[in-house]
Amino acid sequence: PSEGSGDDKAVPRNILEQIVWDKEVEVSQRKAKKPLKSVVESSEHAPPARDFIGALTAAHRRNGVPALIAEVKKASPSRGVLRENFNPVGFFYSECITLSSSCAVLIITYDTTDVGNWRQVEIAQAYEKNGAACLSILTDEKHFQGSFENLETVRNSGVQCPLLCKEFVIDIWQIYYARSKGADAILLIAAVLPDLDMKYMLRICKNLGMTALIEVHDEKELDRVLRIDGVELIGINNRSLETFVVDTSNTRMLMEKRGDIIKEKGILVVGESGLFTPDDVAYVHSAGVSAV
Ligand SMILES: O=C(O)c1ccccc1NCC(=O)[C@H](O)[C@H](O)COP(=O)(O)O
Repeated sequence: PSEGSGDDKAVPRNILEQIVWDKEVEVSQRKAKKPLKSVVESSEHAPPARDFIGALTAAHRRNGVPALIAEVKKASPSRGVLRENFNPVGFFYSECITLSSSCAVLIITYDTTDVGNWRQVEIAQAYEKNGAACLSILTDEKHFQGSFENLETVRNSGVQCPLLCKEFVIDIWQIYYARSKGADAILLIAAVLPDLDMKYMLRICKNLGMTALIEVHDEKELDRVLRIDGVELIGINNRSLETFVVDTSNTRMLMEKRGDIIKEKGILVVGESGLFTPDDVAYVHSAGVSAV
């Protein structure tokens, strides 16, 4: 809910609230075009969901460094447009994307010797080829310039990595729709969803064979999520979605406080946001995360 300003027009308090308000309009329009019953039927015809957690665990064990969930994202509210000429599996300007042997970080270098004729590569396929365990596909159109078509295109491109649908889920319709477009996992944000909704959505994900990545930012959200049965994957976001402030020590702080119970419950943790260097990844790894 927004804080009343006294007049009729409610104003969102922060970007997350703005995104959720926009999402409510978007989802109701989409549902009018394709009702729940129809999207449930489409989800039943999708190829089986791939094992998202299995892929993360295997990569972590194999490499001894956090497994990488590489993000297919054109833009974000905090950083604006990240890539012009964005085409997730189509051609785009050349980048050499390598996973360093010591750390699961994408090193992106431009081949300036051949600027006029840059090697054309495909984002999703390049991520997979270079060692990403899973991919995260932004599907929000308004704030991230993503789409469900991107998700579907990547799924049909031959990429084998399990796919996370990175969406602002407020309605079960979106989960079925994501599954129908080939998603293997979906993001559920604790700051957006009440406990009852999270429990219900978690059950739907399980029935669909999908993984739910439940994102938290602070201790209160983490404690709420740890009280829910069946949670297998938690993302600790270092970015406050209210203020945009990024602080990687957030992961360490929460792991110090709740690492024991997380371990006891066998939950896998993903460190999210603000990770740019091998040292950043090593830092959250030492705090106990298995993936970034
Ligand atoms: O990144 C944002 O600006 C943002 C704003 C509001 C809600 C969510 C947001 N980001 C979600 C993401 O998925 C991030 O892109 C992801 O955590 C990676 O962050 P970073 O590597 O720091 O760009």
